[in-house]
Amino acid sequence: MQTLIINIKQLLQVRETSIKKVSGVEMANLPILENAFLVLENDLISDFGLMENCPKLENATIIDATGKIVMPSFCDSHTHIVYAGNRSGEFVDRINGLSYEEIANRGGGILNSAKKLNETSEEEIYNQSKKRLEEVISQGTGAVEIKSGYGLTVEGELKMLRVIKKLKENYPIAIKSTFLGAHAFPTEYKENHQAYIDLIINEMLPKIAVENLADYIDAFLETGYFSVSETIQIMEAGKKYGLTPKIHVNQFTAIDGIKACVENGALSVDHLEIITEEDIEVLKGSACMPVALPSCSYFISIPYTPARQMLNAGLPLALASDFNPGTTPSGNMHFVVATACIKMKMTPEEAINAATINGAYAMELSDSHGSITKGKKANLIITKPLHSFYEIPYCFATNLIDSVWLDGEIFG
Ligand SMILES: N=CN[C@@H](CCC(=O)O)C(=O)O
Ligand SMILES: [Zn+2]
Repeated sequence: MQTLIINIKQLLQVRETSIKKVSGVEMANLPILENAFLVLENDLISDFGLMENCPKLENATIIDATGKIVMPSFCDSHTHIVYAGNRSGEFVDRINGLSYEEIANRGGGILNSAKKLNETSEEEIYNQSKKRLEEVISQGTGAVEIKSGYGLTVEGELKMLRVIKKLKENYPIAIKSTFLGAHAFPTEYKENHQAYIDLIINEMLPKIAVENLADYIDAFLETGYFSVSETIQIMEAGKKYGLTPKIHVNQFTAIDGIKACVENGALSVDHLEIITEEDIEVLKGSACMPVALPSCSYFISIPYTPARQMLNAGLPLALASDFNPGTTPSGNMHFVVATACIKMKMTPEEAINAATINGAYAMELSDSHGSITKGKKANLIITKPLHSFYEIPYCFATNLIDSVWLDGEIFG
């Protein structure tokens, strides 16, 4: 099957040769073709160029994109889409003055979601989660990472990971699965952290490996959650099963966690709302992708990841949604890009690089996703008519999407 998209006003993120990621000043460069065509061959991008060189393809389906912008789908490298119920009650508690920490200390937060998840059947969790996955696809996401971490029991964690596996099987979107058993300590292990860590290492990980349920391992490295040494144990254990670390770190406090993540070969470090000069030094020259989650900062009113400071230091940066029931009940990557521009002072070029090619890198998908490159997946967003792509972050709350494409076909 061949599709020819013609008269594209702006074709964004055009890369002749595949790149892995962009860093520092390179992030200000978003390669664009004005008045372009794009050819899709089955599930892949096969050609692109200026309209003056547009080929005549007798058998192709023609899509006229006059006035519209075409870009690669968003690559959302950090979500918790699989969960049960919601935490709208805690949302109102926060409006009434409680902090995220105070709610967690009262047994709310992650433990609240864990209780709901363990009381809900696998089928029901799948049905709730697939609606969220369909929603983010319709909002332009074309590759996504999904974490466990609301089970916190052997059965609960396996249940979540099996739901992720089923989503992988049933949807034409690239999904990476991350085991986050180390998301919080269940109440019964509050005074005996090592026993829970042993449960993760000796019972959860071997079972996950047998069923091949995870690509990565994660932990919530944070004051009051997993300490640096506890997270090191988790990372080392995961690596024995081939699971590369992708770690929640520096959300509320900086406790030298980033150094441990880099030393343990983490693919990404995520959150980074609080970051020190030393942390930035450690990231320089490493292969670890820093990931910012601005919708989380927005929703729970915490600082934004200091993008400018990090880009000025030459670091790359990816943007992801953090879709979860507690701190970010949204997976809308358009809002993420807009918020990065408005609140983190990223330029539209930087934000789109961060939400496409760098997001792909943080899921080891840059060879197949994240740019308009021949041979990459035909996963695209076609916008409604716009004057320029600057309107993508500018119109932060307007649905600008005309159609989304996965594997060369319109989704939905
Ligand atoms: N911070 C840790 N984990 C999630 C929130 C989890 C929750 O509150 O349910 C996050 O990335 O923000
Ligand atoms: Zn998260």
